[in-house]
Amino acid sequence: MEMLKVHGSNNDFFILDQDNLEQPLTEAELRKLAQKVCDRKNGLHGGADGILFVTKGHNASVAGKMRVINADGSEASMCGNGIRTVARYLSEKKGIENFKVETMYADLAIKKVTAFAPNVPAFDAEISPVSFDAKDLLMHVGQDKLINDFIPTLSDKIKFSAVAVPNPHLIAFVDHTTLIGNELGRIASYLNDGKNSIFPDGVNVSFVEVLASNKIFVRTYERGVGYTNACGTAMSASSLMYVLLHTDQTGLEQEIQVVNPGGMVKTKVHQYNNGNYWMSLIGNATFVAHVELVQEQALEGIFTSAVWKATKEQAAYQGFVNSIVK
Ligand SMILES: N[C@@H](CCC[C@H](N)C(=O)O)C(=O)O
Repeated sequence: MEMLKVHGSNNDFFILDQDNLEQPLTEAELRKLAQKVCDRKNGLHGGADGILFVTKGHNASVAGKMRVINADGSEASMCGNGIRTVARYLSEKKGIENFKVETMYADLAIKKVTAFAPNVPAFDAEISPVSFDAKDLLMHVGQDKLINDFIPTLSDKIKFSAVAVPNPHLIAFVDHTTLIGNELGRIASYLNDGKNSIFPDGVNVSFVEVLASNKIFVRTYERGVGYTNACGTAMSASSLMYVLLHTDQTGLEQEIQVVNPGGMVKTKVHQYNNGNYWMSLIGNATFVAHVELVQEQALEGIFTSAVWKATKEQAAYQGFVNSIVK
């Protein structure tokens, strides 16, 4: 079995093209493989935040389909950093630069764009559909929407906004001390304990600091993962809330620089005539290594015979990160 180790803003994944397997993995195997491979301690080469499974799409209008299985085996409806790496994989496999990728709820538009730096290829991915409805977020806060408001059981100091893009996100604009402190971990681990009544299915939680006009820093604790270097859908959701809540600094169609612990992406917030929003997420799609492994062993968490062939792209990416001022 062959996999690719990839990342977007150092949010790292393995890509497995199911169409290359003699037999596609069963649902139970997909989830077990993600848990084994992604384990940060005992997984494959330091693990990952998830596996991106690629298959044929539902028809010829899409280049392929992406399914996102988090490190804990749960499934996410979307992955913003992941879709750029899947886009690059499909772009190179099929020799195309403008196409669509099927995801759980939508076929999303992809464009290859100018590289961020030599050997740091970049892609622009559509992030949608967007919803603020509590029912789409599987959120129970006693109201239909939550926009810059308190959830008293979580904190009497931090205001949250909830938005599905379409995976669920809870966003709070905070000061620098709060951004780097322990509140994010405390609140997010509680909301992802599988027992709480506010988000029984969990939620991705992000703290956002405004650095300058059209420049924000986003730190995210992900559902099914924990702290991550970056979360593409969280950065898109944060950009949307930035546009809606900080009208003095930014607006629709403006390029926003989103810095994260793993690097930087650019976003733009758009609005359709019907009022619905969507975002462009532009960032790197880095291939770190090609991996060959024995399927039966991988499913048991045995990686001793895995063959890891690193590309030179990580050094190029690191050089790019060092060159940007945080
Ligand atoms: N890192 C991803 C989001 C992955 C899914 C998330 N953990 C969830 O369960 O919703 C991204 O870049 O968007």
